[in-house]
Amino acid sequence: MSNHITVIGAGSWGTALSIVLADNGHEVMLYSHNHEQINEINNNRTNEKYLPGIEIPKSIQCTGDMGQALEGTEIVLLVVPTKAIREVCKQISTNTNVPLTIIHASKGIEPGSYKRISEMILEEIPEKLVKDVVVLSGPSHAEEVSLRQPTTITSASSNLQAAELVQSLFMNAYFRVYTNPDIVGVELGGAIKNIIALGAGVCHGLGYGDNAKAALITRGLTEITRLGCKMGANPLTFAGLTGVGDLIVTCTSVHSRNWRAGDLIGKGYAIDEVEKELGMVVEGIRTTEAAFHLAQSLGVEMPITKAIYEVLFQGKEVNRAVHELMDRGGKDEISIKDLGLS
Ligand SMILES: NC(=O)C1=CN([C@@H]2O[C@H](COP(=O)(O)OP(=O)(O)OC[C@H]3O[C@@H](n4cnc5c(N)ncnc54)[C@H](OP(=O)(O)O)[C@@H]3O)[C@@H](O)[C@H]2O)C=CC1
Ligand SMILES: O=C(CO)COP(=O)(O)O
Repeated sequence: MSNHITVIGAGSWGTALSIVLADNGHEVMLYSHNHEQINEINNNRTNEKYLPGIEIPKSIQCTGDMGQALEGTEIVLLVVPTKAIREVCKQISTNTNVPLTIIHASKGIEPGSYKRISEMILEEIPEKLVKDVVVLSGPSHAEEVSLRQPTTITSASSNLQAAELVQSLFMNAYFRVYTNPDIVGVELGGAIKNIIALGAGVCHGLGYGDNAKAALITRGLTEITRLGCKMGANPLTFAGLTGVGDLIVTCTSVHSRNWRAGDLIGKGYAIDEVEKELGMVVEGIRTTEAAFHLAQSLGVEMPITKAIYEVLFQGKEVNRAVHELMDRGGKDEISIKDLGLS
């Protein structure tokens, strides 16, 4: 069945997910706040800044008018950086009176409030306008999805029917979607792997090899699991696509903006130069700030996150941060307390 779906955010990921929906026969209305980009998508069928060389299918239309974007739609996909989520939710609230299935594909935690994205959505959009909230997350670089390369991802919602609806909207021969009821675990895994990817990039920038990368991925997974379990997530979620899967794809790929940002930091770039240099959102920076304080407030030990926080926000020299991480006292590798079991 063909649906009318509104996608908010015309960056790399919003455009790539629009292409998946268009390939599945849906009509996509893409919202962008950039007038040049709207013309480029509608007239040239390209989005050169965010997805160079990719042809945008004709069934994707782009608009800068939120009222027009939401006309006749009951399904909205949010794909803007975490810091823009509240603003676009406010715009949605004033431009529709129809209850919506709201899917989000963004990965972050808000500094200050420590809120996950689904929590921000529910705070900003009145209850009567929210039918369901579904998270779409997993190991999925926009660059590869837009080339129709095999990708697996998770659709998470507390309402299984809503997760299955989203699964059916996106599933096709190159895009395989699994459902998961654990919205907390899926959102945390997707957000915090960006911190670990920054660390993997830093190690590469410093000239370290695969041993350091493997250490970060596995010990990063341990601290994500520790935090997640404290927050009520299912530990098995972190062994899945949105845990270890997204860690692998982000910590080992030059497509990752977080990895590339870390690489530049390891090579000596100043933090504020890095996002400018990449020209796209590096979610891990703000999420490091949020996760560091969240972990402290919950009494959860997250040594890698702490080290990256000290480098990003307290000016600690990267070599010293690595030395301090390696020089901690010895401990057991596996602790059942990490899984919320005592
Ligand atoms: N890229 C990827 O492969 C993946 C990304 N994600 C996640 O998706 C989210 C978006 O990432 P991505 O698309 O890559 O980021 P990009 O930096 O590629 O693009 C972000 C887009 O959001 C737009 N935007 C920013 N603020 C607003 C606003 N207030 N209203 C409307 N549009 C806005 C930007 O517009 P402009 O630049 O014109 O201001 C830009 O088009 C992030 O949370 C990311 O972690 C998840 C999985 C894969
Ligand atoms: O989340 C991603 C892949 O799953 C993309 O990561 P980056 O934001 O680091 O590019």
